[in-house]
Amino acid sequence: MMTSEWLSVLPKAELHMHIDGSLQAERMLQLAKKNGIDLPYSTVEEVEDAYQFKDLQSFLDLYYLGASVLREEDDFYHLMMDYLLKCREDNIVHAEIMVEPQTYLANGIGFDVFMSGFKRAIADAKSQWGISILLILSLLKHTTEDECIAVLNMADDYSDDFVALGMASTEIGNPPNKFQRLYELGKSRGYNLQTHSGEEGSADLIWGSLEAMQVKRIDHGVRCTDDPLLVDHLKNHQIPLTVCPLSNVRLRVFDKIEDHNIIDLLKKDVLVTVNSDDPAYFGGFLNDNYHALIDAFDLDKTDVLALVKNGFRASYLPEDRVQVFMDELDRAVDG
Ligand SMILES: Nc1ncnc2[nH]cnc12
Ligand SMILES: [Zn+2]
Repeated sequence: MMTSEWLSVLPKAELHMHIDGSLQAERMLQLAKKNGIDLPYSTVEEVEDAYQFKDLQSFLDLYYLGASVLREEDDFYHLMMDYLLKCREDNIVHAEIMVEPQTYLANGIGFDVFMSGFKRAIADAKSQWGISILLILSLLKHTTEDECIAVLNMADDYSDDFVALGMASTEIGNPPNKFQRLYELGKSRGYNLQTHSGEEGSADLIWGSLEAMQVKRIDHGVRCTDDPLLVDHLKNHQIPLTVCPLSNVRLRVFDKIEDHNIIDLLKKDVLVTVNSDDPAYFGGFLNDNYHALIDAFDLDKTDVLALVKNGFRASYLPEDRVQVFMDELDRAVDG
């Protein structure tokens, strides 16, 4: 039987985590009080009771409400530091974290405020225990392409801080061709390109994301199994899917973890990775997602190791840095 200690010893990467999705109930209530923001809950239990979602949209409504408590530089520092401390606990040595400026800009908070809070926390974590962090500029599909382009332009002052351009939020009703120009601009700026796709939406939307948005990495993508030709394409081109098992169950993409298709995809040599998405909302950080899969599918160490290795292979790290982490992983397994 595989122990929690064995999983903890493995250095891991996390590639799909929205920083606002790591806002834990206690921190949310503390910041709401400090900043004078009215929330419909006053205890941790009330917050957690509210987290019963019937679909993606019912979650997004609470997710944006939660993020509205973030106002000052220090708030962003604490949000990031809380997550980085969880990384240390879960032995995440490399994380690619989604930042969604539009959520903050809507509350009148500028890039200078949230970016300096985030960067200060990352610098502290790097100097205190050492961790590798990349940030992803994540724009929101429910907004217009012009709004997204305006934010892409604002991010020019921070282009060294963002490794990729991505999109999240409501995919149904906001198809890939809506954002073709945005992605052409993102590509010309030198960003890696990714997007949420095929979470609730059909395999057609994944094809559209690959073609109209020219993305090289897909967040979720689990609906690909509706189209065997698409699964072949993802496998042949080794296009990574950043999969979030507990999220998919909580947002009713799958009824239960045993119905999840990540292990089928792994066995078909699709480059699938394990991630937490919005860990504070979905009842688990990265190791909890691995444990849920281990229990449901009775995974052995070889399967788990394959998933962990995929996390580094699918990252935006340069090849030599990936190799350093692979060597570290091999030493952890042997030791
Ligand atoms: N799972 C998810 N799907 C789409 N947008 C999101 N924003 C945060 N989490 C998300
Ligand atoms: Zn997501």
